[in-house]
Amino acid sequence: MKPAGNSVTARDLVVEYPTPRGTVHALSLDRLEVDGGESVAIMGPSGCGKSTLLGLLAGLARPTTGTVTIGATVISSLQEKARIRFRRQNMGMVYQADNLLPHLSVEENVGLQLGIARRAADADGEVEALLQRLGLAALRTRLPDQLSGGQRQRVAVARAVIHRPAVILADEPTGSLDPANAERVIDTMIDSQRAIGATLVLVTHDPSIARRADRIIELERAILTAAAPDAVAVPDAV
Ligand SMILES: Nc1ncnc2c1ncn2[C@@H]1O[C@H](COP(=O)(O)OP(=O)(O)OP(=O)(O)O)[C@@H](O)[C@H]1O
Repeated sequence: MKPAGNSVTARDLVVEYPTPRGTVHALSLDRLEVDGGESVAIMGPSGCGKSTLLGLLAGLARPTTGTVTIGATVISSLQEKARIRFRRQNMGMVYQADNLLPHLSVEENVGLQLGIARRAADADGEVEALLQRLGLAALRTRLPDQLSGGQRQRVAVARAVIHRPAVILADEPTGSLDPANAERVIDTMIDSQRAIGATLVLVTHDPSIARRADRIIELERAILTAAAPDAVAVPDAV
């Protein structure tokens, strides 16, 4: 299924940070195109700009130059308030750390996301149904510190998809898990992505996780600092 409205496109992206030692070129990327409903894994050496790219796709930051478009919305042109609103309603994010709120139960952590996305009608029913589907219902009243690392990360996936986002962005979601738990988390993520027809962009260092996506994109090192002029920038990463 390729629903309209949730394609991810980036063009001519450059991210630079001024630092006391000179300008850091964090990312240089000519073109990225992900179809609506597609899953893509982004791989590449440490420091090549994978997290920076994900932050731009999420609308957490704007590029120094270039554009990011989600569906029909050029999010890189939105002012901060509009970007935050767009992100809350349309994006689901998963990080290496689960970032669950420690004083809230599993169902409260997941339910909170619905409220934030302002789609709170029948929140309890929606949360319950999702936890059932993901095999997490028995854990719904537990606090995060009463869960294993793998369980916490599956709850983080539930929280990322409960509001049926157009796009799921995941930054090393299995990075702190053993292979068996990593497998369960990626299963949960890809099952959920397909169930809601979302687009998935996943950053990982793990080839076996990357292979679960429809397509793998290798991002090459694109860093050039004034302090290290011998470092070579390699654009045209995709
Ligand atoms: N706020 C910042 N100020 C200066 N440099 C930054 C900033 N944020 C990131 N960088 C630099 O930009 C480059 C890209 O960082 P990024 O975190 O995107 O890489 P990555 O590919 O995700 O790395 P890793 O695989 O190690 O997580 C790095 O060299 C990093 O040091």
